[in-house]
Parts: sequence; structure tokens; C-alpha cells
Amino acid sequence: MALHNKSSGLFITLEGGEGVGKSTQARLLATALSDLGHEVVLTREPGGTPGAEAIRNLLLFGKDELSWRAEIMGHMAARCDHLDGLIKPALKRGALVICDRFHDSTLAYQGYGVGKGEAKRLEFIKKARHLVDFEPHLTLLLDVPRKDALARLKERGGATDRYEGQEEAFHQRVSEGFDAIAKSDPERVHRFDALQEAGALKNELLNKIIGCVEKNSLDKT
Ligand SMILES: Nc1ncnc2c1ncn2[C@@H]1O[C@H](COP(=O)(O)OP(=O)(O)O)[C@@H](O)[C@H]1O
Ligand SMILES: Cc1cn([C@H]2C[C@H](O)[C@@H](COP(=O)(O)OP(=O)(O)O)O2)c(=O)[nH]c1=O
Repeated sequence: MALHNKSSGLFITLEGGEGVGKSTQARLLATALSDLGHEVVLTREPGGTPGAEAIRNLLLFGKDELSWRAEIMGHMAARCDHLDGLIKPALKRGALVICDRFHDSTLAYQGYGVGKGEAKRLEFIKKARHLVDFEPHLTLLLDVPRKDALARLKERGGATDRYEGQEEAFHQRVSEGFDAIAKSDPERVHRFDALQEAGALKNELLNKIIGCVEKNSLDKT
């Protein structure tokens, strides 16, 4: 997609299904990159700003069903608030922004996840994404077989949201959706075996980010 952002920082997103280790890696990477002297902003979607967190509550824990278009636009509305209030200002300062989920999650969950009738949803998401007009420089896709991710989730515990509680077939489609996304945009989306030990995975991700930071500064000289 040709919508690369032109800010001076670097916008990195973590993607994948539930329980693959995104938040664990986001924290480890934030510490490692701060130790290297970077300003790091760690955030997540849906959420990241007070307004977007309020929308998150509605999307994940609201009692009422939303129409599919309203649900997609809810994620997009939260994203706009997050971009305007937190991500863009941080990038302008030159920070590295690490965001747990972004547009690819909308495609995977609200698009591929639904199965039947997905084509019109994917098309709608594509248009909305174009309107939002902001793309990550780099996306790290964490890959763990669903059965292992489920075992991790069981261990982690916590509240079950609207999406986590969906049938297994939904999660299978989400996972296949992420595969399709990675194939369609290999320059931006890089896949990692996230079944490995967290420290070893962090080192692989860190190498990829540092490569991207170096390329980004070379591009600006
Ligand atoms: N590489 C790993 N190996 C084993 N367990 C992990 C690993 N990474 C994370 N976990 C554990 O798996 C659970 C889910 O991880 P989390 O980072 O919350 O995933 P996500 O943010 O993708 O839902 C947590 O209990 C976490 O401690
Ligand atoms: C950003 C985003 C998230 N989601 C879903 C994916 C997750 O089930 C949920 C966020 O849950 P969260 O607990 O933050 O993440 P995780 O389960 O990975 O630890 O919202 C969408 O369906 N669409 C989106 O655009």
C-alpha cells in the first residue's frame, strides 16, 4: 500500500492472534530500545488515548451488537483519536512508536474473520483505511499455532472480550487472514516464529527494528 507516513520517527506495529505474545514483546522491545537511547512510546489498539479507550470499552465489552459497518468504523474512530492524540505527535518528535495491533487487526478480525461475505467487508475496510491515511513503517507478525496460543491464554486468565469469545473457526480464519496480509505486503510485514523463548524472539525482533531505524535515517540523509 502506498500510504507510507513521512514523519521523522518510526512507527512499528505488532500483529497476530490473541496470546501469541504481542504485549510481552512490546514491553521487552520498549525496554531494549530505551536502553539504546531511543525515545519509545508503547501503546495499543483499540485504545491508547482516553477517547479511544472509551471506544475500546464499547467495542470489546459493550452489551449491544453493532452492525458490521459500525463496528469497523468504531475501530477506525478509535484509531483516528489515537493517531491524532498520541502517535503522530510522538513520531514528529522522532520517537519510536510501538503499537500492539493496528489496521491489520481490523482486516484480520472484521474482514477475514467473518468468513462468508468477507469480500464486501474487506473492500469497506480498505476504503476506511485509505481515509485514515496512515501506515506503519514496519509490522512484526507473531506466529504461534492456535492450540499453543490457547494454552497461553488459559494460563494468563483475565476477562474474555467480544472477539476472544468467538468460535474456533473464527480464530482460524483470523489466523489465515494474517497469513494473507503478510503475503500481500512482504516489504512491510515480517513474520516471526513466536513459539520460541521470549528473550530469543525479542532479539530477532530487535534486529529487524534496528535495521529499519538505520534504513530510515539513511533515507533521510
Ligand atoms: N515466548 C513465550 N513463551 C511462552 N509464554 C509466553 C511467551 N510470550 C508470552 N508468553 C505468555 O503468554 C501469555 C500471552 O502473552 P501476551 O504477551 O499477553 O500475548 P498477546 O498480547 O499477544 O495476547 C502471557 O501469559 C505471557 O506471559
Ligand atoms: C485493533 C483491533 C483489535 N481487534 C480485537 C483483537 C482482540 O481480540 C481485541 C483486543 O484485545 P487485547 O486484549 O487488547 O489484545 P490481545 O487479545 O491480543 O491480548 O480487539 C479487532 O477486532 N479489530 C481491530 O481493529
